[in-house]
Amino acid sequence: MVQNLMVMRFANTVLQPIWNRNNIANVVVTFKEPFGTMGRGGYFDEFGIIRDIMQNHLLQVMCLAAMEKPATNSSEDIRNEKVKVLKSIRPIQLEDVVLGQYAGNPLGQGDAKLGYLDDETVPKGSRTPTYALAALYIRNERWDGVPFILKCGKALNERKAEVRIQFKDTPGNIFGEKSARRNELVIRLQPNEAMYMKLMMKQPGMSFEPVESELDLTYTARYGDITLPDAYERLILDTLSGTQAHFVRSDELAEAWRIFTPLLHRIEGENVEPIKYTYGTRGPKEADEFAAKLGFMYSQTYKWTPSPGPRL
Ligand SMILES: NC(=O)C1=CN([C@@H]2O[C@H](COP(=O)(O)OP(=O)(O)OC[C@H]3O[C@@H](n4cnc5c(N)ncnc54)[C@H](OP(=O)(O)O)[C@@H]3O)[C@@H](O)[C@H]2O)C=CC1
Ligand SMILES: O=C1O[C@H](COP(=O)(O)O)[C@@H](O)[C@H](O)[C@H]1O
Repeated sequence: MVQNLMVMRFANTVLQPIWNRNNIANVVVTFKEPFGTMGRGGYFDEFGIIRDIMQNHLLQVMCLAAMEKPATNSSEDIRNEKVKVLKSIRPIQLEDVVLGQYAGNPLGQGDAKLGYLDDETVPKGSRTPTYALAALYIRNERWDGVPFILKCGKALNERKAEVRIQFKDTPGNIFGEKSARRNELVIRLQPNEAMYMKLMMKQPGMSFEPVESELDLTYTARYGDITLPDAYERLILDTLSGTQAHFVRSDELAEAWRIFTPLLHRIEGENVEPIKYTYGTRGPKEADEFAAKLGFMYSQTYKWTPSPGPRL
């Protein structure tokens, strides 16, 4: 599905003209896990969520969403474009980040009762973040001013990895406040791979009311009898066949660390205290507040109903 980001962007004409700062308000790349460190905290504590997920997994996905069309689809050309994106990002400031650490939920079941600090392998009083949201800006002609919001965390409410592209408000809205909902293109990497475009549509029937709806490509519905390889299966196959597109090149790695290292040094040097969030929630409310300040809009009104299939 990650590879599909490239095919979708560069093998179609419809997206290319709108894939820029004129039309896109923000891009959110999310990775959420519904479990904590599960006894692996001693290892995790040396790194924290930024090194574990954000600096590598999320940054890679962000590059694929943001890069220019490569000259060819060879590994080298793709990696050249990813490096160009990274070179256009300044090091992240502490002010551009919200950090969290999960606490146990006394009403939860099993592991959910345990906070990060209850993991016996975690040093007492550790301030290692298990949740982070960061805003990155790509200073190039296509993206200048568009926040790329990377967020990831452990012990959250669900398992999910997705890219969410939120488009700007419709100018000159003639349908009233209820129609003032942002179009979004969501590429869900896991679980249940899907791609859906949230659009305003006329309420079916006699009403002329706009309602939130979607163009939906759910992989299992569209390609039901196909086995979708697990991400690691793909990587192992790439290793065996010597395909390097999904592996980080050394200059890419150096750029990624250039962006994150000053932030990591500040967090650790100043012993920054992460905000507590309860196991099984969406993370600190401060993260939502910060995303809202960056221009991310959450309508609370979108309801999805899986298609019951055609009635013939
Ligand atoms: N083909 C399919 O399978 C489809 C499935 N659906 C499903 O429908 C459901 C709703 O769709 P979805 O696109 O997620 O739409 P929503 O309107 O629920 O928007 C979700 C987005 O808003 C954020 N958010 C959630 N709660 C808050 C809050 N209280 N404050 C601020 N931000 C918030 C989420 O962040 P965060 O990610 O951090 O929680 C996420 O970025 C999902 O479960 C989705 O999987 C929808 C369309 C197609
Ligand atoms: O690299 C890592 O990834 C896993 C999540 O990978 P997934 O493919 O199982 O979703 C994460 O749990 C781990 O902390 C991190 O080191």
